[in-house]
Amino acid sequence: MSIPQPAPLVVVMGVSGSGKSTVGAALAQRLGVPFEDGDDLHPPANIEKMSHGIPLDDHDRHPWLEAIGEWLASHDERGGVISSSALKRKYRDQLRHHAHRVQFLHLHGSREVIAARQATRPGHFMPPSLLTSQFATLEPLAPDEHGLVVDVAQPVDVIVQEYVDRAVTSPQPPTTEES
Ligand SMILES: Nc1ncnc2c1ncn2[C@@H]1O[C@H](COP(=O)(O)OP(=O)(O)OP(=O)(O)O)[C@@H](O)[C@H]1O
Ligand SMILES: O=C(O)[C@H](O)[C@@H](O)[C@H](O)[C@H](O)CO
Repeated sequence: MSIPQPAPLVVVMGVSGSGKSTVGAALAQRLGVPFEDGDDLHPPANIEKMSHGIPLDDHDRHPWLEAIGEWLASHDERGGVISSSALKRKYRDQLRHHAHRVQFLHLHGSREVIAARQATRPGHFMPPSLLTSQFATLEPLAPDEHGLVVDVAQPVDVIVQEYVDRAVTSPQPPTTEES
């Protein structure tokens, strides 16, 4: 008899425009757990700053990551999916501090693919000009981090299925099928 696994607790991470909100919502629906868009937890000053084309710094992101960490902690038992760029290792460490079993789903894509997607959603507060700093800040999952990497250049339902096929709910190092 298999041991019951807790409901998944997932942070969908990646640069702006990688599909975190879209994939996160679809993944949560597939897993039957709540979804939260991490962008809704930013302090207003952060949205204001990004809207003016100024990248956030560590100081700006700290309270936002605390809010995301608190959401994760409050969903530790029943599971959930939340979107958060979580670009640096130390940001992910901050989130793990709140919920050590959290797993990361890194939506990985080329600058070309992601810039093209950003261009299709005019009106979003995040200007495409910030994509360069997003990629410059991004630190991929390290071998000891619990999570996996998927290629965003495929349909949303394929990305969700790939998570379902490859994810394990107990801590494992990240895996990738990238060449
Ligand atoms: N796999 C996909 N295939 C095609 N289009 C996609 C895919 N994933 C997301 N998109 C589209 O790309 C755009 C960016 O996606 P989304 O807003 O979910 O990204 P995001 O990472 O949440 O962005 P941000 O963090 O800047 O809010 C949207 O217009 C969305 O519909
Ligand atoms: O860490 C950051 O720089 C921010 O969280 C951004 O990534 C945005 O929140 C988001 O992606 C909206 O476009």
